Amino acid sequence: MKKVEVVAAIIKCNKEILCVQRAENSLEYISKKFEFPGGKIEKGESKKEALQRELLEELNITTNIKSLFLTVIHEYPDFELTMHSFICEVKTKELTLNEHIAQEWLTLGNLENLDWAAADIPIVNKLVNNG
Ligand SMILES: Nc1nc2c([nH]c(=O)n2[C@@H]2O[C@H](COP(=O)(O)OP(=O)(O)OP(=O)(O)O)[C@@H](O)[C@H]2O)c(=O)[nH]1
Repeated sequence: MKKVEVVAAIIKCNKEILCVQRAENSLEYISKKFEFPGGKIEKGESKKEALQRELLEELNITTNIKSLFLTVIHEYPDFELTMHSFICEVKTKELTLNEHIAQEWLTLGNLENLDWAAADIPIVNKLVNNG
C-alpha cells in the first residue's frame, strides 16, 4: 500500500486551537473533513522545516514550533498515513486560507464537535484528555 508521511500543526492562540477544513476531494473519507494544517515532508527537509513551509504555503503564517505532540499511523482504504503532530504557538489569529475552505478556532471542550479526518481523532482525543 502507498505510504504517505506528513507533518501537522496544532496551532494555539491563547486557549484556542486552529482547525481547518479540507476542500472537496474524490476520496470521500477525507473530503471536507477537518484537519490540522500541514502536509507531506519533501526530500531533504526536516519535519520542522516541512511544517514551516506548509504553514507559509497554506496559511501565510510563521509559527513558534514548540514540541512533538503525537505521531499517528492510520490506514486509510487507499494509503497508509504517518502523521507527526507538533504543538505550535501564534500571537495573533491573522491568516489567509490558501487551500482550505473554512477555519475554526476552538477551545479544548469544543474540539470533538467537528467532523475530523479519521487519522486526527487520536490527536483530538489526547488534546481533550491531557488539556
Ligand atoms: N496536513 C494534514 N493531512 C492530513 C491530516 N489528517 C489526514 O488524514 N491527512 C491526510 O494526509 C494526506 C497528506 O496531506 P497533504 O495535504 O499534504 O496532501 P495532498 O494530497 O492534499 O496534497 P498534495 O497532493 O498537493 O501533496 C492527505 O491525504 C490528508 O487527507 C491532517 O490533520 N493534516
